[in-house]
Amino acid sequence: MLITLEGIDGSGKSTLHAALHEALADLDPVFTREPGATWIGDAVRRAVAERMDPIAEALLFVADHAAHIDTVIRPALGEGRIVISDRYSDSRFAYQPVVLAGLLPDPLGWLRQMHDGWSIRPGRTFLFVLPVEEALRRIAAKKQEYFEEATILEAVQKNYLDLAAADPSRFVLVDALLEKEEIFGFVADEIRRCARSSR
Ligand SMILES: Nc1ncnc2c1ncn2[C@@H]1O[C@H](COP(=O)(O)OP(=O)(O)O)[C@@H](O)[C@H]1O
Ligand SMILES: Cc1cn([C@H]2C[C@H](O)[C@@H](COP(=O)(O)OP(=O)(O)O)O2)c(=O)[nH]c1=O
Repeated sequence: MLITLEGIDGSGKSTLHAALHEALADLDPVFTREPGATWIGDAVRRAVAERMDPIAEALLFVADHAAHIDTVIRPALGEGRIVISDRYSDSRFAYQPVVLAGLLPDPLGWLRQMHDGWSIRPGRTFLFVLPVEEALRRIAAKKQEYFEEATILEAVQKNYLDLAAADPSRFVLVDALLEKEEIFGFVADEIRRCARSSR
């Protein structure tokens, strides 16, 4: 079973991902992330840091995804493991249309088509939602990517909410303003429920 964690920068995904190691240790999940599960992730980070052409950047994110599926996700799912990925394809569908706007007639359609036929659909996606100002406050000390700017993150979060509204049986919305412990408990319980029902 494939579980993904999504949300704007600073929404608490990595903090939860780390906490789940302990909370779900008995299920022995595979913890992974995008970008960066393979060396292509280094190329992606360089492209983002250098603000490379948005089409080149999008293609690198997709290349990283393909390598991630091939080397980590498909083998783990084949062994019957639970896979928990910090970011996955919905990050592309939420972020890249914002930077590709005006460069292509239909950025989301283009991105979706690129994933069609080979990408693996997550069983559950936890979407962390919070006001953009709070997310920016949380990451103020370690601002890294050019995406971490209010107008971009507002548009990204709107795209995420549209994706969730279109696929309510997969998405679970998480109030990212809650206390960390409350979020950890809720998501861990939900993953256990999914694991039981997929057996
Ligand atoms: N529920 C929460 N309440 C308050 N602060 C949080 C919460 N979750 C995470 N944080 C803090 O917010 C910052 C960003 O969290 P992080 O997990 O790195 O976000 P992301 O991986 O989504 O970018 C970190 O300093 C983290 O300790
Ligand atoms: C996976 C992915 C990430 N991104 C962006 C989101 C982040 O700003 C940046 C790096 O991801 P990441 O290091 O996971 O950011 P954070 O931990 O701050 O949430 O890349 C995309 O634009 N498209 C993608 O497909």
